[in-house]
Parts: sequence; C-alpha cells; structure tokens
Amino acid sequence: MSFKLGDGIEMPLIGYGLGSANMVIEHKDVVSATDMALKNGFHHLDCAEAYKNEAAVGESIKASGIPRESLFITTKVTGFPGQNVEEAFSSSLQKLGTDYVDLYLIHLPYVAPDEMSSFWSQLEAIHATGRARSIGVSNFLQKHLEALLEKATIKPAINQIEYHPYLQHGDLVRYCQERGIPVSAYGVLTAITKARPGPVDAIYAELAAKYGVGENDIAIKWCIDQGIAVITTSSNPERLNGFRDSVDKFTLAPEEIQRISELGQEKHYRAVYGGTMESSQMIEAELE
Ligand SMILES: NC(=O)C1=CN([C@@H]2O[C@H](COP(=O)(O)OP(=O)(O)OC[C@H]3O[C@@H](n4cnc5c(N)ncnc54)[C@H](O)[C@@H]3O)[C@@H](O)[C@H]2O)C=CC1
Ligand SMILES: O=CCc1c[nH]c2ccccc12
Repeated sequence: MSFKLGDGIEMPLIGYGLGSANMVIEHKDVVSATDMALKNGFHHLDCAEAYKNEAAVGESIKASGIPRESLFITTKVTGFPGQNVEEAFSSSLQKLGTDYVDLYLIHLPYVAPDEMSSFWSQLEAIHATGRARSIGVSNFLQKHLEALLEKATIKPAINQIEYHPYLQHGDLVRYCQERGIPVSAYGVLTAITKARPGPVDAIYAELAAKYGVGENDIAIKWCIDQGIAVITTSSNPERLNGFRDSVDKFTLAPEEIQRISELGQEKHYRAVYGGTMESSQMIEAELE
C-alpha cells in the first residue's frame, strides 16, 4: 500500500526503520536486518547519517540485486547549525551506493528559527538537482515549521515524528495535514513495548480480540487510519509481515480511534529524545 507525500510522490505506507536509539548495532547485523526486510518485501528503508550504518544498508541493497527504482530510500541530515548539507548528502549517497534518495529529511530542528529558511534552502538546492526526489523534515513542531515556511519555495513533503497515544503533540498533526504536509510516525508501538502499564492497555486488548489481530496491529492501524504513514522495525520476519498484513485486515471505526486518542491523553510518555525535542544531549553523545 502506498502513501501520497505532500509533493504528490508515492511512498510505501510502512517503512523499515534502521535507527536504534541508544544501541550500537554491528555492521553485519545491520546488513542481515536489511537483507531480511528486503527479502520480506519491505522496500522502504528509513536511514539517517546519525545512525552511522548507511554503508551497511548500501551493502545489503547492492547484494539484494533489487532494481533501484523498486526501492524507496529515505535518509536524513542531522540538522546541526552551520552544517554543510551538500557534504552530508554526498557522503550519504556514497555510503548507500546510490545516486539519488527518494526522501531527504532534516532529522532534528536544532537550527535557530532565523536560520531555518537558509538551512532548508540547502535541501531545496539538492532537490533541484534531482538527487533527492522529495525533501522533508522530522521532529518539527509548529514553531519550527512556521520558521521554515517563511521563505520556503518548496513545502516539506512530510514531517516524521514520534507519534502514539501517549505523545499526540496537541494539534500538530492537524496543523501539518491542513497545510499539505503529511505526517509519518515512529515509535508507534511505544504504549506496548515501553510504557506499560497504561490507560490504553485495555482498549488495545479489547480491539485486538474484536478484530482477531495482535495489539501491535491496533497500534499501527490507529496511525494509518488517521492518514499517517508508519516507520517501524523488527528483526523478527513474522512480526514484520504481521505489521503489513494488518493494513488490509480491518479498519478501526472513527469512534474507536477517538477512544484510543482520549485514553492516550491520560498519560504522557516520550520514548525518544527524553525531555524535549530541543534536547541535544543524546544525539551529540551518539555522534561523538
Ligand atoms: N526521525 C527520528 O528522529 C526517529 C526515527 N525513528 C525511526 O523509526 C524506526 C522505528 O522506531 P521505534 O521507535 O523502534 O519503533 P516502534 O515503536 O515501531 O518499535 C519497534 C521495536 O519494538 C519491538 N517490538 C515489536 N513488537 C514487540 C512486542 N510485542 N514486544 C516487545 N518488543 C516489540 C521491535 O523488535 C522493535 O525493536 C527506527 O528504526 C527509525 O528508523 C526512530 C526514532 C527517532
Ligand atoms: O532517529 C532516531 C533515533 C536514533 C537512533 N540512533 C540515533 C543516533 C543519533 C540520533 C538519533 C538516533
């Protein structure tokens, strides 16, 4: 199933995530995880320079023999103030072993508001060369988007954010969607994998029983049925295929989506970048 980006380009609805917070994954394990994803038909790969594993992903892509046009490759420039985006981008392309990416994102809104437009213009310049088919952002709140949009000539094609019942970011999703900036979600399984016990446990279990699926499927469909794409990951092929199968298996009723949203608002939990999105401690430690 595919998902329309803000610029009209189609992206596979579920992306396979290659970032693992707070964990160093060995080169060979990244190669075999990517092999497994590709063999199971997950052709949308979510990478980042900060994950420091683009070379392993590139190695697996090359070995797979899958034609480049059948893949959808996302990568991200970290977004440090003063960063030379062209340099970061060329290095990503070289490591991934490709001459273009499908989607290039600013990973984090580190850049000050008055510098944001000029930082974004570096991505616009890359887009103009055709080496990034689409450009977008990640972890951007409304204030960051406002700063970026002030002088942008191209709107971000997506905003990739942590999104689950315990982190709904107020009106951010509506703000983005109303401006033609679709949203993709990471951390979608947080209420199950990291934040138990919690107020959505019972409704996840109830709806999983009702639809004859797993609770992971309910978590993923709560995003998809709100028009949000999903980036998830697993080293377990059965679990991975289960994520994809859930898309067509059932549809959550609007009142079920609403109930999960309401219950989720009773708890706040951020799985990644503990504290605030402005917190740079974790990313700086990772990049050392
Ligand atoms: N743009 C950004 O700043 C960020 C992007 N991401 C992207 O999103 C991807 C997915 O991120 P996650 O937060 O890991 O996503 P997630 O919430 O989808 O969790 C996936 C993890 O849950 C585990 N899991 C699945 N079902 C489970 C179960 N029933 N019990 C226990 N564990 C279970 C999987 O093995 C996997 O490690 C990353 O690989 C990365 O590509 C992630 C974090 C930040
Ligand atoms: O992108 C999300 C989380 C993550 C995983 N590994 C790293 C390294 C540096 C920054 C962020 C992350």
